[in-house]
Amino acid sequence: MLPLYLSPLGPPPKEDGSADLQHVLTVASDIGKSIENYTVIVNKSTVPVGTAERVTDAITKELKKRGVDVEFDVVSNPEFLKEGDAVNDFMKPDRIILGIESAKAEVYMKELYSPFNRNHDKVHVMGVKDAEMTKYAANSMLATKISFMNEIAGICEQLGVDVENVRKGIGSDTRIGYSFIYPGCGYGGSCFPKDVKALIRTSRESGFEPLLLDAVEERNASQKNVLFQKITDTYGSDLTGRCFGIWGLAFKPGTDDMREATSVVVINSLVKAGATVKAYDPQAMTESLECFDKGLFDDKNLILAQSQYDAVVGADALVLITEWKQFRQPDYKMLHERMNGHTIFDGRNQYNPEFVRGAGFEYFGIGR
Ligand SMILES: NC(=O)c1ccc[n+]([C@@H]2O[C@H](COP(=O)([O-])OP(=O)(O)OC[C@H]3O[C@@H](n4cnc5c(N)ncnc54)[C@H](O)[C@@H]3O)[C@@H](O)[C@H]2O)c1
Ligand SMILES: O=c1ccn([C@@H]2O[C@H](COP(=O)(O)OP(=O)(O)O[C@H]3O[C@H](CO)[C@@H](O)[C@H](O)[C@H]3O)[C@@H](O)[C@H]2O)c(=O)[nH]1
Repeated sequence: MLPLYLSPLGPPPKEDGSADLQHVLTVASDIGKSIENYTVIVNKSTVPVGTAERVTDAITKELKKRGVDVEFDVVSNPEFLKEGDAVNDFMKPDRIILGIESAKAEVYMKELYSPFNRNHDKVHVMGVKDAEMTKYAANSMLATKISFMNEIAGICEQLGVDVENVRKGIGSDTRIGYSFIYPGCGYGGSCFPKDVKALIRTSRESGFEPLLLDAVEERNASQKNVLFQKITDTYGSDLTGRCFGIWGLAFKPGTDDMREATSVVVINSLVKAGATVKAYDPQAMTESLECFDKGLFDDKNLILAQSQYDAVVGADALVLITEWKQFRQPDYKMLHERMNGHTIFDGRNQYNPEFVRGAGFEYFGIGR
């Protein structure tokens, strides 16, 4: 048996954006209290640069208290899986990052990953701090691509350009690529928002001003308001008596996770402006009960619909927030019959504007 201890804890973000390492350090202390023989402590969490050193200190402290001298190594092995595709990402990783300072630990880690590393060598061995930083840099790079495209979308909209054509046009350049350049109503989830904020914090603490990362974060916060902005531009700021059907609550398709989901921002803004909201999501209905003030449900300002078509009954407009496959090709005739007004706000550019307009709807996308 390999002498490994894998830690996939979720250090929650503190109010200032930094990662709260309390749980990670508690677990480190627990390990220090219990290990008897050589152990490799593998950190799979996304944690700030320098955490492995703090984990080492916490374990050493406990070993000293016990008066024992047990050999151990701390390895940084960040996880790159995506929600909704986790098993596939884990079984077929693009790369395996190993932040290791000891040859002994490297042998064990390579053995651990050997079943996932047969086709070609995907292992990159580097310093522990380098590995910790690699995870933040990867997520921040992806978030930057999205915020960049959302910024381009905003400019396109002003100029009467269709950002979807621009997306395909630039994606075909292999240096840019097609992935993570879909404009939309903002990125959410448990990783990008938290990790960009944490890297901003780390950077500032280190004395380096993170100008670009600040902008990535600011663009995303603003992007989550774009749909509400388009709605109030259409109906005015007082939405009393208006009803909106929302398709999609999860932060992305394929999960019921609503952490940092754009739906929460949009729905709270709509209700605050006086509107009633009917929402439907294929997986996140139960989760959504925890994500809004109970009063919204009690006062029937927010109603959870039985189906995607129930959500639009009597609605002034349909607002698409999460691009689940089942929302891709709606029955426009049924929508037309059930809705009160005939407008679609497409937060993920899922629909062909000409087709939607041809079906008798007013269409608003992102950057087109
Ligand atoms: N969610 C993802 O897709 C994903 C992908 C890659 C990396 N990560 C990183 O992995 C880490 C975990 O993320 P998550 O989304 O799974 O978080 P999560 O909050 O869903 O899960 C964290 C788990 O840790 C447990 N835990 C907390 N304190 C503990 C303690 N003291 N002892 C034992 N268990 C404890 C919690 O009960 C929970 O089950 C984070 O650092 C995150 O950035 C997440
Ligand atoms: O072109 C794009 C791609 C994604 N998104 C949004 O970006 C967010 C994140 O999407 P995704 O990356 O698919 O989800 P996560 O499960 O959060 O995965 C990210 O975060 C994980 C946790 O760190 C990493 O392990 C993964 O590699 C990284 O992709 C979602 O709100 C998407 O809607 C866009 O707006 N446009």
